[in-house]
Amino acid sequence: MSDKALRPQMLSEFIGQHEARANLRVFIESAKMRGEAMDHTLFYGPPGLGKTTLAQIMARELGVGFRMTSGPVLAKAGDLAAILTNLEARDVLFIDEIHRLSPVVEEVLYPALEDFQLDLVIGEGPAARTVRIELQPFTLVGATTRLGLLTTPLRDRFGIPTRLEFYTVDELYEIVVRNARLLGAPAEPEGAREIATRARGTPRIAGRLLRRVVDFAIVEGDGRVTREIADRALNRLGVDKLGLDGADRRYLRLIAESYLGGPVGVETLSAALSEARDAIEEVIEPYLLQQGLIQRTPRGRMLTQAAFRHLGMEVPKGQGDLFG
Ligand SMILES: Nc1ncnc2c1ncn2[C@@H]1O[C@H](COP(=O)(O)OP(=O)(O)OP(=O)(O)O)[C@@H](O)[C@H]1O
Repeated sequence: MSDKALRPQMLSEFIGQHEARANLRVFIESAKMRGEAMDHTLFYGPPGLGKTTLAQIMARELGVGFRMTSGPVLAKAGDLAAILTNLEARDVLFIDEIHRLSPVVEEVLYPALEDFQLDLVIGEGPAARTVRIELQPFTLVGATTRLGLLTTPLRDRFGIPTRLEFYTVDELYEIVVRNARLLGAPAEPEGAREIATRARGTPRIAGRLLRRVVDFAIVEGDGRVTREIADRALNRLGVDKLGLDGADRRYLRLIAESYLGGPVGVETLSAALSEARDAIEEVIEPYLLQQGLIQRTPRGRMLTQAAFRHLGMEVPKGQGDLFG
């Protein structure tokens, strides 16, 4: 069964993100009662928290069409114009990685968002002229892992900016139980809880870990997802008790061993780990920050005492004073 089949279809099936969900419910209802396109909405937060899923749910709840594209795919103004002119009234257009839109495409987007108009330049040189095309009113749903990389004018055009948070273990537990049921995999509560605890606060990771644990349960157990099978499978996959994987631990160990706990700049870490800076900032660091394992300071990243303890290392002398 694909991930698509596991996606919740309606707001009521979506687990967690209570605040975002409660607000969206109001804005969706209001748009429906007014018979207008819902205001443009921006979802931001780490990958795998359900931005795409929520955008699809919005379209379904509004009873309108859903079109999906992404910032890097829209290379030319014409690419965006082709999509916008094909939208029907009140449709949802989802643009993933919206921080990666090119400046020319962004320019075309502004009047489309504000007045549902397109100003296109046709031809070149002295013969060039601008034509104005009226669009159907639509809802743009943007998604980004990097709010800070959005230009201010673009950011300001979203009436509903919504931050998605990491999920609690209880919420992830519910998601694992739901997915196990949909996959037809018998999961014991203790087995599901083990996966939820080690899913890095992220439903997408919970889903992936569940599938791998089911593989182990089938081949090495009696098919049931028990706590023992889950623990053994997750250890074999290199996922530790906090849910950190190999890349997370390499990051922490580098700061601990080579920089005595920091501070160290992200560029230095990127070079030493051979990881793109974006991947470090978007994927690795948010969860470590949320877990209180690192701190971001003006001089760079620093490990906390909890991180040293988690690595089973002594806190270097002097560090204790810093962290209290
Ligand atoms: N809040 C949720 N409640 C129930 N199931 C969820 C929830 N979020 C995600 N899922 C499940 O997790 C799977 C993976 O989610 P997925 O990674 O596709 O989210 P996403 O919307 O693509 O994330 P993003 O766009 O933020 O990167 C979904 O197919 C679904 O099974």
